[in-house]
Amino acid sequence: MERPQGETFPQTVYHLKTAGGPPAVEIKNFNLWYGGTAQALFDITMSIEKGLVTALIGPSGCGKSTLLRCLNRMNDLIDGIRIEGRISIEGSDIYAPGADVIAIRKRMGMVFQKPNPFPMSIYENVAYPLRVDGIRDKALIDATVEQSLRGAALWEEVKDRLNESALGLSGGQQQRLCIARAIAGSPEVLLMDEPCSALDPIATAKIEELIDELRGQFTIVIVTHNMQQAGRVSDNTAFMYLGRLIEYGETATVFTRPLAQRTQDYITGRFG
Ligand SMILES: Nc1ncnc2c1ncn2[C@@H]1O[C@H](COP(=O)(O)OP(=O)(O)OP(=O)(O)O)[C@@H](O)[C@H]1O
Repeated sequence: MERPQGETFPQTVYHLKTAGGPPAVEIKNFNLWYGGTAQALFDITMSIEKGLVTALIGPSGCGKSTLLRCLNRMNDLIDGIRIEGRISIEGSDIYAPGADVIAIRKRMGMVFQKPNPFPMSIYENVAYPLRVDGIRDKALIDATVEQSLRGAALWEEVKDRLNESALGLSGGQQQRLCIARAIAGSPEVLLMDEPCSALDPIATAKIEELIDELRGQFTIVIVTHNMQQAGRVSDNTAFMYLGRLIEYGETATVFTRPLAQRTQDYITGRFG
């Protein structure tokens, strides 16, 4: 990552809204390198509050997606990656030797930029995490599919066509289906990487409403380019710049009275 000459990085400024209990995720002194020398994350320390929505914002290439992908060890799939530091979910270190990566990914549901329904029916998409778990009980699967589709605000639109291909849904419906599939696996945390970037404004508004409805039931971490969206949906916002966590605090404060000069410069459009 390029670092402008002479640039210095003061300590992260914190002013979090806390949820009261222990955090869902704790990240401590976390560093990541792609391929030996290209450091993408620098000494990130932050806690993600349980049941709240946390937004990761910052200019392109600042490490938002990299950090998000560390939370379910998706970066493990990239050759030559090296990490230092610790990430724990509900107290257990997900990078500890012998940690069960499949179990970790189940605890951290993921929704990607582009909706990625499987080429199967609407019903089977949502039933998928249960089938992978070896669940055969039809009544239980039916109930979970309905509950998850209701949870993702899609049930009314698809209840009469559950056996039709998911690929026939609109982009916004497909994204809500992917959220239903993620919910059906009963994750503790939902990770969303720019979930609205491929959607039109109406579909985007529906996903934002949905995030609001899911608040409290799940801990949500959302990467977004869209500052208005971060302002609308999140409780806490983490502003990242060149792989550093510059400011992490209550969203309303980050957007109206940020405590770090660099955050101020970014939200007022001085760079980005
Ligand atoms: N697979 C990879 N291999 C090597 N370098 C990578 C890889 N993925 C990301 N990077 C680098 O890591 C840095 C952070 O990238 P990342 O995608 O996490 O940023 P971002 O803030 O999510 O950007 P954007 O908003 O553009 O998606 C960038 O310099 C990027 O080039």
